[in-house]
Amino acid sequence: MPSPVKDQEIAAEQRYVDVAYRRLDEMRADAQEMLREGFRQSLAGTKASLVDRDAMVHQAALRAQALDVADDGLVFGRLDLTGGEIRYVGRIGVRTRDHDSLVIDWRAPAAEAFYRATPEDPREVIRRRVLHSRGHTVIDIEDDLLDPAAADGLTVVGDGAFLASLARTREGAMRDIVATIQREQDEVIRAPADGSVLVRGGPGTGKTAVALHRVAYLLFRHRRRFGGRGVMIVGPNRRFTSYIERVLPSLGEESAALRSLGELVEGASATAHDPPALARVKGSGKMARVLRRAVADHPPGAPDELRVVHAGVVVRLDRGALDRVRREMHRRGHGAVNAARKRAGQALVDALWNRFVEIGGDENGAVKRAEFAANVRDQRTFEDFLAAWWPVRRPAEVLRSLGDTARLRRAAGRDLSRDEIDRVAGSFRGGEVTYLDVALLDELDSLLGPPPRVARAESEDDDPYVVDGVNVITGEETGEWRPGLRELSTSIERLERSRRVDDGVLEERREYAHIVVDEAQDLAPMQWRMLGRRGRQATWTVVEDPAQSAWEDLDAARQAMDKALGSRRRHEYELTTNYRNSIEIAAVATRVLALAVPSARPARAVRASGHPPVVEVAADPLAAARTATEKLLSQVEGTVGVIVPLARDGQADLFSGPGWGPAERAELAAGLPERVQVLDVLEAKGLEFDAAVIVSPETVAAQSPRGLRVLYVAVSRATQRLTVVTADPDWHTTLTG
Ligand SMILES: Nc1ncnc2c1ncn2[C@@H]1O[C@H](COP(=O)(O)OP(=O)(O)OP(=O)(O)O)[C@@H](O)[C@H]1O
Repeated sequence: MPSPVKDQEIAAEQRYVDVAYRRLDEMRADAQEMLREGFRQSLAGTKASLVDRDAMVHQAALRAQALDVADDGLVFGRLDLTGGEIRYVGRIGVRTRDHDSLVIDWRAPAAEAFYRATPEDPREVIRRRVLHSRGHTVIDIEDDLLDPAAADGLTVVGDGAFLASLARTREGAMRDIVATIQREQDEVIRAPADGSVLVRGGPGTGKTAVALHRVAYLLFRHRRRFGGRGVMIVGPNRRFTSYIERVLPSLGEESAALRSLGELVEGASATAHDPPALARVKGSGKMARVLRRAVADHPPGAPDELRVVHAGVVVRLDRGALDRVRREMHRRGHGAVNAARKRAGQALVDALWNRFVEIGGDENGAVKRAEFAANVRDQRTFEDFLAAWWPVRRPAEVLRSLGDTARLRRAAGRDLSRDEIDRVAGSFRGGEVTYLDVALLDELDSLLGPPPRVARAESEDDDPYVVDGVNVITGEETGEWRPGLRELSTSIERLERSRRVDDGVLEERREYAHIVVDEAQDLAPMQWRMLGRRGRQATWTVVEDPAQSAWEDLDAARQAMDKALGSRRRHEYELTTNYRNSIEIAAVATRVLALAVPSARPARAVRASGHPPVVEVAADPLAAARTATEKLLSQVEGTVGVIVPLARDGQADLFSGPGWGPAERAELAAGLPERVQVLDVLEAKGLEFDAAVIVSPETVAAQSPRGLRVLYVAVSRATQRLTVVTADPDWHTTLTG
């Protein structure tokens, strides 16, 4: 219903918003001018100006970027406070040339009341107004009256547009929620920065959204501490990271590193999950001991005998003697196997000397030990032997070598059973790198350490601190500067380049000031160890839903998490409202939850769609899924997820029906538009679709000991419509009640 009062209010807000946009344009012009000034200074070419230029260019570029991002929906809130003060809240802070506030940044303390005020605790807010805009145009407003007694003369308009905004069509990527952050979410976002934050909540309660907004908040309030790539966000897989990757840039933050658990190690990229039974072994903490023993073992192809000649005497160390030297080396040195070759050489010389004395080579005490050592070291055979006996080892090569069952058995000690050894060794012989392999590679990397440094000739290209012939730290001139030859590059870029290791591979920065872990309930102990190494001094934001965990031994994972997070203060929160699922879909998810985790409390869904989920019983699940997908495509405008069981490699005898490998998935997707995604239950973690088809819940539930929890993840992905296709009539009853 058009309402003249509301139209007048919208027109008034539009006038204010127009003023803010005019000022934003001026601020952008200023930022561009600053950039130009940075370039001009670079032409002046004095030493001091180079440093100034770097700082100026960097700041101006960041500023220009933030101002651009804020352009869409710049102002989204207004507070009318007791005492007559009016505050506008928006994506960034905007001030007039005289420094009067036009818009307050949503992350600033003065904006907190916008998210926290309630009728019970109004915090001096009489009226809270949400402005809905498209581009620069205000299209709707929505008011909340928090203190009716003080509302004299204030107009109040609104028709529940907030709930409607939650039902918007999904475009396949997550969006920011700055305009509609809820109080319990805001408490997490603005939690103190002094410790770690642990957030629990059911599906769709905004855990991911909140974690990302917390990053934006921390970078805004504590840029010095967390800025400069000091924040890493870790998600379960690449599909998930690409789903959330637009949120931070839309908040003006490009500086956090976003990684999936499969790509934390340089040079390795996971493409597969281990089957559940194997994952339990490969992810468990005992693998740390196994790998420690593996790197201490005789490397494949290493020689079994060392012979040197001194003063006409042949001195020999056999395999037993060599193994003793190796064991002693590993007993003493930790975390730097590759760097220890020199010390290993020393230990061998010592052992050779002892042997020399033992066999009577030094009959009359005339041979000097130092002479002996120098002579042995000079012998080419010794250097060749050392290189082969203590080779520089790479994590991937060590892991592959454990595909040899006998070798893995030696490393396993009593930690793995015979059957586990066979299966784990088999997995290392397979071609694909799995998510857990990445954690094992990282463990190996930390045991092996970098190869010994090769001395390199110093040149400007190698020194990140040298910009155009001047060391930006010391001011020292290191060479001739030829202006114009080199394009503008900042010392930030030079520092990036400094992360090169000797073989020319860009090395990932290993330590962060803050680490965000999403879907943390699924992390295995070995993965926590991998993350812990990247955040030894870090504070953390960890979000999880234990009821969605596919991991069997949650206690062991918990201990590994505690170790990674360290002894810092912890702030714990729970999110209780489900913003994703319609009430109808949430009811189905709640039924699965009651089976999976009877003691769990479901989150409260708030939005009815009027579309009850459909459960179809069909003998041919593939054909039925295809038909259901086509139907959903005609019912929703946005994304449709078709969620199938895990591929059934090696379990052919356990389940009847299709194997859900690449062939079946391709058949399901053939000829359908891009807004349809076919994915397995593990890939579906954390994602969201307008509509979802869940295929064969009976298979998903039976595929692993935690199958029901995995099914719970699957049925909680859709916002509007859900269809379940099953061959088992009992599941119809289970899901529909
Ligand atoms: N305050 C809010 N306003 C508008 N939308 C919201 C709000 N909070 C969450 N949402 C939306 O609800 C959906 C679910 O959020 P999110 O994916 O963060 O939940 P989650 O708790 O991480 O879910 P899961 O455990 O299933 O991964 C997203 O589309 C998100 O944008």
